[in-house]
Amino acid sequence: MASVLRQAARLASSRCLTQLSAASSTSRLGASSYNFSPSSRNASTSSTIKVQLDSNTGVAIMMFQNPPVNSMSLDFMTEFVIAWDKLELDKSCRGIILTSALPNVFSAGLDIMDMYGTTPEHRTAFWKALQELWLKVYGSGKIVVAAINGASPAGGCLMALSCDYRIMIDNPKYKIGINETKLGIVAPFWFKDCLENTVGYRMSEMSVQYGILYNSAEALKIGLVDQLVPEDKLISTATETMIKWFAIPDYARQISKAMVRKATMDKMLAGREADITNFVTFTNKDSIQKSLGMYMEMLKGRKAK
Ligand SMILES: CCCCC/C=C/C(=O)SCCNC(=O)CCNC(=O)[C@H](O)C(C)(C)COP(=O)(O)OP(=O)(O)OC[C@H]1O[C@@H](n2cnc3c(N)ncnc32)[C@H](O)[C@@H]1OP(=O)(O)O
Repeated sequence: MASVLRQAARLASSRCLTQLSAASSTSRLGASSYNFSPSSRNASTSSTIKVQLDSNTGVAIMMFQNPPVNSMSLDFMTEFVIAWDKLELDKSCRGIILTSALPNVFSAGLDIMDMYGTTPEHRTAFWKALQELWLKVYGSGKIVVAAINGASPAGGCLMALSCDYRIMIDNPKYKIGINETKLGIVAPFWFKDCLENTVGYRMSEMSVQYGILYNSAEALKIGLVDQLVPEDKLISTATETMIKWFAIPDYARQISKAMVRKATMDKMLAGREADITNFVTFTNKDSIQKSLGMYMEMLKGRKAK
């Protein structure tokens, strides 16, 4: 319990004191096309991460803008963490909405080109950056809502699973899931843990083995996402949801969040070094490099057709 309280105290240090006016904020931030309110300011310093922070409401919208598919490259994840740290320190920010600035894709997951044909040193830095990103988002004291506006496979799904609430566009063409086995690779234990914590043991057992990508209705049915909305209501619903969460006193919510997530975070932290070694050793294998290469060819070939 003492360590939960310590973790919560750390999380609480990031909370902000913004008082929220729900009525005014929903009317101002209800735009689907990122129609930002006058009190919203651009808080971006990065080319691939766009941040719009409304200091009246305390809601920040963090948009991924890494064309063509928001793949999570080393550069992207480094920029993500810099932008994230800035928001964590900003007392006027109470909650963060994660979404994509690109059409049809939330995130294509890890950048395969960072794993394929790269040096062990590069892959070590790449995996460390992913661990860092996950620890920040999953362990955040802020309220984090995923506004999933397109495909969200593998690492993209992990990003969504690390949030407190997931809202997805109601469209069967958008798929989400932990599909790594379909690529001939294996998701690490903490991807699986996040999935299991969300959809339960049996569903994750099936899901990770088959590498299932669920369409939006299926994702809602198994609890992988919490809510479906029409495309033009995505950001307004995410903002309204955030405002409902703001009604809960931060300190109590943060202690509760830390308590629920502690075991998963501690497990990852304890296995962090081994997890890096596993990843680098695994991706050194000729068979895995071959699988990654074939998958990239398949993606490019599909496009050519
Ligand atoms: C080894 C242990 C690691 C375990 C953990 C691994 C986690 C991961 O996240 S692995 C990555 C898993 N990701 C996927 O399986 C998604 C693959 N991509 C897609 O399914 C689709 O691209 C899409 C649904 C996300 C978008 O489809 P669409 O809009 O039709 O775009 P294209 O397929 O034409 O792709 C455009 C462009 O982007 C390249 N690309 C796509 N995904 C990735 C990626 N994850 N990494 C790097 N590059 C990617 C694709 O090859 C195209 O490139 P160009 O042909 O050069 O334009």
